[in-house]
Amino acid sequence: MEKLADKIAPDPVLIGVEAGAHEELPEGALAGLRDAMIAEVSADALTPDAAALCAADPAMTVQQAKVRLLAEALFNLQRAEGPEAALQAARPGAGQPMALRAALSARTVPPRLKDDCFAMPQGVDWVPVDEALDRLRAALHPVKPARLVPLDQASGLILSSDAIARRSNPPRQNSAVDGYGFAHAATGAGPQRLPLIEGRAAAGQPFDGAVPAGAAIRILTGAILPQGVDTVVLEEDTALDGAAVVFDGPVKPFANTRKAGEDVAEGETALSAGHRLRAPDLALLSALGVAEVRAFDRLRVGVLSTGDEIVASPADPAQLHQIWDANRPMLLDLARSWGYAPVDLGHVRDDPAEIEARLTGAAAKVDVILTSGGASAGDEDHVSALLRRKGTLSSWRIALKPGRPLALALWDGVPVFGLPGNPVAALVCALVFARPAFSLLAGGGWLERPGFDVAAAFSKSKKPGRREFLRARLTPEGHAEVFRSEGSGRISGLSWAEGLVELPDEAVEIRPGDPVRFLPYPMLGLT
Ligand SMILES: Nc1nc2c(c(=O)[nH]1)N[C@H]1C(S)=C(S)[C@@H](COP(=O)(O)OP(=O)(O)OC[C@H]3O[C@@H](n4cnc5c(N)ncnc54)[C@H](O)[C@@H]3O)O[C@H]1N2
Ligand code: MOO
Repeated sequence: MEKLADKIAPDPVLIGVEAGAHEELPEGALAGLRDAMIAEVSADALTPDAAALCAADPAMTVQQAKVRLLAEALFNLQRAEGPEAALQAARPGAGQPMALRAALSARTVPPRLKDDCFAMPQGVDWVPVDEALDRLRAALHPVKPARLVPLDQASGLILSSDAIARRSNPPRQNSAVDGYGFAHAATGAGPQRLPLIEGRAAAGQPFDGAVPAGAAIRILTGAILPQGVDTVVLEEDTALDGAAVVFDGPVKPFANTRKAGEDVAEGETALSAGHRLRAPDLALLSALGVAEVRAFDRLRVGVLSTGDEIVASPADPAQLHQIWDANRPMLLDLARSWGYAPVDLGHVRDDPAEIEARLTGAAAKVDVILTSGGASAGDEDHVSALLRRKGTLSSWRIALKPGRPLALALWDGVPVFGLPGNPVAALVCALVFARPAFSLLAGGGWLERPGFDVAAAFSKSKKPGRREFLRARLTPEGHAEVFRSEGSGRISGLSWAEGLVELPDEAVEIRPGDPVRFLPYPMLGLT
């Protein structure tokens, strides 16, 4: 095996950067790369990423950046599909452009999570919420491969590289209004009378000629300013007098015009890696000529309910000792509203063999598993027992109400979040722990818990030693009222609420009017 650095040398940028990761590329895989790059193979597809690399390292040329990106793509292809695929992609010949393109869109395979990533040090009993979150954050990293995605398929995906403007917006100085354009220098204070020249400038129909100083031209919104025009007067502020336009001066220089690149300049980072694409982002990237983005594949979230008492669907009959599954539809919808792909893993009875088989099947098709029920240590708490036997479980006893037990484990390398069975506890744990953790796994980075202070519309004496979340909503005055019961099986309160009130770990005495932290559901991604 030859080193990539030698193959593409003399290219100092590559030495060291790729030395570690790319040494294992098969002999010959990189042979035609440099020529291919000189022929600008895949040049367009690479431009945004290459520009991002160059922005981060001013010493790097665009060409070097493109070579480096292709080398990475080949390496990823090799990891995903083997050395022959990498060799094939790099082999000079008629098929090379397509093959290199395929290599670029091939999966970049992230490293696996460590088996002991959720381990809690010996002797730790109650873990404060903030510490539990710090531990989760340290244990996890993005698990999804990234690839090039056409913009029209990218809604909701998370960028894995910065999206760079291919062109400025607006590309040229243009008019912000319908009116008349002229050179500012030829105008002054008081009544102005400028002869109109033949023709007009419209968006999509630029005026090719020049406008002489002291003359004006009809111009429409979005039209590029013709040569000789730097200022536009609004149509409503003018009158026509035969073949001249009349208005009151002075008009400010550059009035009613938009500077080239005043919105975004070519080469600027329009959106940073880690950003999740929403409707306005699609508008922005389209406006900047970005037809493809590099984005992580969507995180697949499996949701499994456990318990002998659970009946999977409310359409099925349930006896009095049975309950309909409330957590699974809630958690599946939560995964969807967070922008992930929900995968319904159904319901499984309290039978270790069945749970084991279901988890094993699930681990092959999802990136993370949410279970509910059986998370504590009772006789029938099979999820914890099973995960413990597999050797990768950490039962975290969190100083939190509701939601004390949280079981974290890896099953065949896939993280399992074992939520408590009580629906209120399941939702609170999902919002507090799964939301930031999933975002990290998906490539969106860790998410802080957003919220703001409002006046309390309730009284409460809170004990020390644990964080508490209350189901809450705002009164018409904007004060936080809380649900009448704190019982963690009272599902109606979740539905009544429009968010949560978060109370600190310490003891607090709350009186009406005191500030409390309110976390609206939509800010937690629950829509
Ligand atoms: N001796 C102790 N008992 C309990 C403790 C404890 O620390 N010591 N903790 C309590 C708390 S707090 C919670 S929360 C629950 C958590 O228990 P599990 O996660 O083991 O959950 P289960 O016992 O299976 O279920 C609890 C409760 O939730 C209902 N449930 C379960 N799944 C669903 C579902 N999919 N939809 C609707 N409801 C569901 C289940 O029927 C139970 O009523 O443990 C306490 N006990
Ligand atoms: O997690 Mo339990 O439901 O705290 O009450």
